[in-house]
Amino acid sequence: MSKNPMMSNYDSTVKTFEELFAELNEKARTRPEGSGTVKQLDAGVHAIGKKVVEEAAEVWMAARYETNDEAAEEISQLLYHLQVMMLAKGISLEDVYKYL
Ligand SMILES: N=c1c2ncn([C@@H]3O[C@H](COP(=O)(O)OP(=O)(O)OP(=O)(O)O)[C@@H](O)[C@H]3O)c2ncn1[C@@H]1O[C@H](COP(=O)(O)O)[C@@H](O)[C@H]1O
Repeated sequence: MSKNPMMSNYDSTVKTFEELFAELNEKARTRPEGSGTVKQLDAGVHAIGKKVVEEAAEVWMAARYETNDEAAEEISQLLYHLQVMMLAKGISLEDVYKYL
C-alpha cells in the first residue's frame, strides 16, 4: 500500500498515464483495424480539439453534480483525448513534463 494519500486507491494492475501513452503511440505506428485512436488521429487536430473541450466540460459537470467516481471516469477520458492530441501534434511526455 502506498504511503501517499493521493495514491491510496492505486492498484498496480491498472494502466498508468505513461503506459497509456506508450500504447497509443504503438496504435498510431501500427494502425490496427478498429482502433478508435487511429480514427481520432485521422480526423485531425480540429476534431481532436473538439473532443478535448467536450470531455473537459463533462469533467466540470461531473465534478459539480455527480459522484467522485463518475468525475474520475470523465477525467480519465479527458486525459485520453489530451494524449491523442499530443500524438497528433508530435508532442512527447517530456515536452509536457518540463512545464509541470
Ligand atoms: N482510455 C481510452 C479512452 N477514454 C475515452 N475514450 C474514447 O473517448 C470517447 C468518450 O466517450 P463519451 O462517453 O464521451 O462517449 P461519446 O461522446 O458517445 O463518444 P463518441 O461518440 O464521441 O465516440 C469514447 O468514444 C471512447 O472511445 C477512449 N478510447 C480508448 N481508450 C484506451 O485507449 C487504448 C487504445 O484504444 P483503441 O485505439 O480504441 O484501440 C485502449 O487501452 C483504450 O482502453
